[in-house]
Amino acid sequence: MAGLTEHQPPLVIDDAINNNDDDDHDHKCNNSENNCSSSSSLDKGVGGDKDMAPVSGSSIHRSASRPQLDLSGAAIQGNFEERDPTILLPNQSDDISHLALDIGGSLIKLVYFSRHEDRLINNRRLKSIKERFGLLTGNRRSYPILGGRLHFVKFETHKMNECVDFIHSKQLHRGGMDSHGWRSEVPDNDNAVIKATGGGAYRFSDLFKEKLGVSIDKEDEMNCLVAGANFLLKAIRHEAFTHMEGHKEFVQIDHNDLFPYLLVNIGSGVSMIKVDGDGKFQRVSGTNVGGGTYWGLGRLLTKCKSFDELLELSQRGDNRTIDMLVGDIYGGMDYSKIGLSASTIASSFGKTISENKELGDYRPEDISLSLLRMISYNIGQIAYLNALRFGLKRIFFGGFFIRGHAYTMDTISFAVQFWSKGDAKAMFLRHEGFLGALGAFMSYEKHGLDDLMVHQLVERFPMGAPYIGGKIHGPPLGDLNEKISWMEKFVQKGTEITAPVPMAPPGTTGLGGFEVPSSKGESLRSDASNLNVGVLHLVPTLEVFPLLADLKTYEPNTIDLLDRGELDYWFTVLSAHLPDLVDKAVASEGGTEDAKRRGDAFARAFSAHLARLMEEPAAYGKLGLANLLELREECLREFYFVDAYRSIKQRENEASLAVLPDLLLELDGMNEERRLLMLIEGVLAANIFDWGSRACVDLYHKGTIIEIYRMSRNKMHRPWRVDDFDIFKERMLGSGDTKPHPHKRALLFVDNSGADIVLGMLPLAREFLRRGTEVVLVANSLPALNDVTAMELPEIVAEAAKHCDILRRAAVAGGLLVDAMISSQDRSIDNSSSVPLMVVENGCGSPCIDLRQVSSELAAAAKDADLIILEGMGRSLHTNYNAKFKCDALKLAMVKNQRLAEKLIKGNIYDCVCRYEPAS
Ligand SMILES: CC(C)(COP(=O)(O)O)[C@@H](O)C(=O)NCCC(=O)O
Ligand SMILES: [Mn+2]
Repeated sequence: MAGLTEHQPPLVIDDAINNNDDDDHDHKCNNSENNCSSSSSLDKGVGGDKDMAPVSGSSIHRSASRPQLDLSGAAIQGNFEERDPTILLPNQSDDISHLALDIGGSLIKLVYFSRHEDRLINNRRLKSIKERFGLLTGNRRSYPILGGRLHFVKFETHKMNECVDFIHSKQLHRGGMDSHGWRSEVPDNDNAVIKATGGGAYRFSDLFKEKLGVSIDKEDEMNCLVAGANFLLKAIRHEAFTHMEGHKEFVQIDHNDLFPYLLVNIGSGVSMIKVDGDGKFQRVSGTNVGGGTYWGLGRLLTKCKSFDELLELSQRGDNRTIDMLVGDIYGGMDYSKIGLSASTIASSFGKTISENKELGDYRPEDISLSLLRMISYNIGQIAYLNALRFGLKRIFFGGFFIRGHAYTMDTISFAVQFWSKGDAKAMFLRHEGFLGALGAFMSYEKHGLDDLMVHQLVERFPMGAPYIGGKIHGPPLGDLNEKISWMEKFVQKGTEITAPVPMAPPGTTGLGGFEVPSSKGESLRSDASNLNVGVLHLVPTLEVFPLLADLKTYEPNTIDLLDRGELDYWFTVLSAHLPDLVDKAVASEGGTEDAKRRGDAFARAFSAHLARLMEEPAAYGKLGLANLLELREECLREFYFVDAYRSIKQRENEASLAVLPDLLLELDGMNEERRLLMLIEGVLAANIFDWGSRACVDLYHKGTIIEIYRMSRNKMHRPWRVDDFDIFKERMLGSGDTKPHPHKRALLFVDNSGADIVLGMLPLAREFLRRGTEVVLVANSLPALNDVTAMELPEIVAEAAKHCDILRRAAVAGGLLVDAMISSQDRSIDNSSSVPLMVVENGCGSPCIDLRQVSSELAAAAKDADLIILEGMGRSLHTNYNAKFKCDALKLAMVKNQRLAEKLIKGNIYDCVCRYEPAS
C-alpha cells in the first residue's frame, strides 16, 4: 500500500465538477487514494444557513449523523457576490470513513464507509433545471447531497497485524466516533471508539488500543446479525438467493413484506432467530450440532488441518461408503410405502458399524462428505421445524459454516424442501459473511444508512473483485499505479488471469436430498460458487423513474445471462471487442506509454471479470447483459479512460452537422404525414452509428459517415420488422378530421453521437417542438461507447440551432444556448414553468438504462411527461424492451447484432424496431 502523505491538497467545493468524478482521482497522482482528491462537497449536516459559518478555527464539534467535513481553514475563493462561490477546505480529506468490525475465530470482517460525492454533473445549467422542476425550492444548497461507499473487506484472524496495518494505512480509525457519538477529529483522540462484535472484540481490545489508540465498543452479536440481515434484505435488490442442485436463483424480497422470517446462523453452534422487525427478534431455538461439530469431528477423523481443507475434501467424497442407505437395508429396493427411495440416507455413518473396518480403511473424502451431509441435513430439518412452529415461510441461512459452499447450501436447501414438501424455502445471502460487521456498523448511534432506499445503492465490482472473491484478502489496492503493477505481476507469475478459460458449468453440486450424488462437482473449485461482494455506492440522488407502470414486475434486462448459452455468446462478443476498445481508449489518451500501460491493465482486468462470471455467472449477483456492458465502462473509468470515443464522437458530430441544413430543408418541403415517416426512418437509419457493434464497426471501413448514413436510409423499407408506425402516426396526427391534442412533454432518451443525435433525434425533437410539445433530451451522465452525454448536448444543440429557428428559439428559452455559448453569469433565462427544450442527465454511464435508478432531474422531468421515446439497442432492446409505462412509449432501434435480431424479433441484422405502446 502506498502510504498517506501528510499534506492534503485543498478541495474545491464548486459546481464545476467534470462528469467523471467517480473516483476522485487525477490519474497523474500516484500516491494513495487519500491524497489525490479532485473535488468534494459540503455535507448535508452542515447545510442550510450554516453553510458558510465556520470558516476558521480548527476544532468544531458536529453531529455524527453523517460523515462530516473538516471545515478548519475554510475560505471562500473568488467572488463573494456570486451565488454559489467556490469554497476551499484545505484540511479536508474526501475519504472520511466509519469502520465497524466483526472479529470471529477465523475471520475478521470489516465494513467501512468512505465519503464520495455522487457523479452528478452539478453545473449551473442542471441546477437551473432542478430549479425549474421544483427540486431546489427553498433550498439554496449548491452542492450534491452526501454520497459514499460501503466497503467490505476480510482478513484471517491470525493475520490481525495485516488488518491493523490496513486500518492504519487508510486511517479508518480516525473516522470513528468518540464515546459520545461524535466523530473524533484529532488523530489520536483518546476517546475514539470503533464498534465491533464477535469474540475477538474482547480478545483484541487491548491490541487496538495499543496499536491504533482506539477503544473497542463491543456490540451484541445477535443484535448485529439481525441488524445486518435486515439492512441487506431491505437495501439490496438481489441479496437473497436459493440454491438447488448447484443452481442459484436470486429472489426479490418485497421490503414491505419481509417480516417475520427465520434467521439461522450457523457458527460453531447454531442459533435460530425469529425476526419480526428492526430490533425485534427472539432466539427461538438452536442446536449444538453445528459448524464446530463438523470441523471438530472432521479434524479428528480426517486429520485435516483447516476447515477449508475439510470442505475441499468433501467435494471429492462419496458418502455411500459410510452412510447406510435405505437400499442397503432393503436389498437395493425402495421403501416406497413410506416414500423413501433406495438411495435415501437411512442412517448417517450407519454403514461403519456393520463392517469390519477401521478408521484408516475409509477415505477422508467420504468421511468429510458424510459428516457434512449429516450436519447440514440436521440443521435444515431443525430449521424447518422451527419455521413450521411459528408459521414462517422464509428461512435465511448465514454464518461461517456456509461460506458460499455449494454442497452445503444444496444439502440445507434439500432438507428444507424435503421436510416442508416444498412449502418453505431456504435462502442464502450474498453478504452473509458480513452480517455481524454490518450490524456493528448500524449500531453507531447515527450511521446514516437507515433511511437509504434500494434504488440509492449501486453495487460496483472493482478490479480486484474476480480474484478476491469471497475469499480472504489483504488491503484493496488504492492507487492506479498499484492496480496496474498488480495486474502486471499476475501476468509475470503466469497466473491464469489473462486467458479467461471458463470452467465447466457448475451442474449438480448437491446430492438430490438424502440421496447418492449423481455428480460430485469435481469441475467446481471449492470456492468458485462463493459469491463476490462489491463496493456499495450510496447515491442519494438516484430515484425510481416515476413513469414505470409497475416497479415490482419491472426487469430492465431483456437478456438473462444466467442462461448459459447467452452468457457464452456475449462473453465471446465482448472478448472479441476488447482489442479494438483498448486501441480506442489508448488513442483517446494520446497513445502515451502511460496510456498503453493502463490500456493493457484494463484489458486484463476486464478479461478477469469475464472469466470470473463465466466460472460463476451469479458471482456478482443477478447478471444481465446490461450489467456486463456497464461493468466494461466502469472498468475503463477505473483505469482513468474518461472518454475512449471522444475524438470519434467529435468527428461524427462535425460531419453530421455539416449536412443537417440540407436535411432540414428537405423535411420542411414535405407534408406532415410524410415528414413524420421520414423522421422516424431517419432515427432508425442513423442508429447504425454504433461503435459497440462489431458488424457496424466493420462497415465503417467501407465509406464515409455520410455515405453510410445515406446507404442506411436507402435501405429503410417498411414494414420494419416491428412496425407500429401507423398507430403512432394516428396518435400524433389523428385520422380524418380529428386532430389529437399534442403531447405535453416528451422525454427523448437519446443514444449515440454524430448522425444518430444530429440527423436522427434532433430533427424529431424539432418536430415535437413545432407541435407545441415540450422536449426533454435525456442523455448519459457519463460517457459510454460513442453515446452522447448530457454535458456534450448543449453544444451540439447550439450548433444545430444555427440552422434552425425552431431549435434556436426553444434552446434559448431552455437556457441551452446560454450554456453552450454565453458566460453563465450573464444569462437571463425565461423562468416560466414551461420550458420547450431541455437537456437532463439520466444518472448513468452505460449504453443501457435501468429505470429503477435514474437521476433526480430525470425523475422530476418525467412527472409531467406523457410520452417517452427510448432510442437505440442498449436502451430500448437490451434493456426496457418489455418495460411498460404509465405514459405513451415509443421504442426505436436498429438491431445491429444477428443473434439478437433472431432471438428478439425473429429477424436479421440491420432490421428495425418501431414499437409503440400507448399508456398502460
Ligand atoms: C453496446 C450496444 C448495445 C450499443 O448499441 P446502441 O444502444 O448504441 O444502439 C450494441 O452495440 C451491442 O449490443 N453491441 C454488442 C453486439 C455486437 O458487437 O454485435
Ligand atoms: Mn449507444
